[in-house]
Amino acid sequence: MHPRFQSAFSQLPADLQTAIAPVLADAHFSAMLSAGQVSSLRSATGLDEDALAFALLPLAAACARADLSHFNVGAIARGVSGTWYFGGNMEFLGATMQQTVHAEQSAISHAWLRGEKALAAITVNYTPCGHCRQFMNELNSGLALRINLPGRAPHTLKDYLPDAFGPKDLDIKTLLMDEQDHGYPLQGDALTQAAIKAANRSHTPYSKSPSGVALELADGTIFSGSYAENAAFNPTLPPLQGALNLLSLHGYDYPAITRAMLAERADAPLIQWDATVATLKALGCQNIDRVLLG
Ligand SMILES: O=c1ccn([C@H]2C[C@H](O)[C@@H](CO)O2)c(=O)[nH]1
Ligand SMILES: [Zn+2]
Repeated sequence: MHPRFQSAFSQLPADLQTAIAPVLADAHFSAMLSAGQVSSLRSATGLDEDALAFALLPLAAACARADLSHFNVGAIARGVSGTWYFGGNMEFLGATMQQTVHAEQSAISHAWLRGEKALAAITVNYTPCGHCRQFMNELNSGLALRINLPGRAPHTLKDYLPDAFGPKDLDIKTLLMDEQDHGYPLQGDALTQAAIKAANRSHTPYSKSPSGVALELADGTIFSGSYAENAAFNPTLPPLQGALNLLSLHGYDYPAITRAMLAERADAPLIQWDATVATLKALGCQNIDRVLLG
């Protein structure tokens, strides 16, 4: 088991500990649970889905990288496929606060990048901040997304975001997690291709500046992240954050990154290059390249 889970694991109910121990055994556990695993955990514990998600939250919060605040937020995004995706907040020392990933964004980006088509619910250990409520309002689940918080009755995003501003106000009909393909041809090595594939899936209706980042690790693993824009612009999740989030959720640390690749258009109105390089340098990665889409 990855050491970050040890303390949270030891506080789980005994039946849940026994049932989930084999899943956590791999130090690079993917931080997601298939529908089959969820159903086995339910039979082992007798918990319904909502109660099981609450019981698992300490494990999601253990995925947080809150090196500045030491305030660990955990979220579990529950996909319509039945797969559950953990998320934890990420803070990057040496970068800016704007680079932070909230736990809700972490879980949602995780689900999206793993191919989930829509979310049914999200369970979080703290009340979602305004930025996260706005981020969630970009999703194709709309205001119907169920939000479960400890000690509260289940609500929907509509309850937490009354009088909402969103994609519709800007005449945008393609939503976050809708299938998208910007169609840029693949080129180059595996890392470059992964970055282009990530860019092709990016949600970028506002700037029309697709981008993706792929990170190669010392053991050869590649994690890639797609850019996820937001109608209110600031809650946007940059492509590097998507990739770093997957890397961290899989139990890797930043020094494992050997090479980074950003894919974007040279003539795009918004450019990721400088922010991507700045954040990666703060994490100790100097080997950064860019492939131009087109
Ligand atoms: O809804 C919220 C509110 C805050 N945080 C994180 C962001 C930052 O890392 C830390 C302190 O705000 O908690 C979340 O992940 N989700
Ligand atoms: Zn938030």
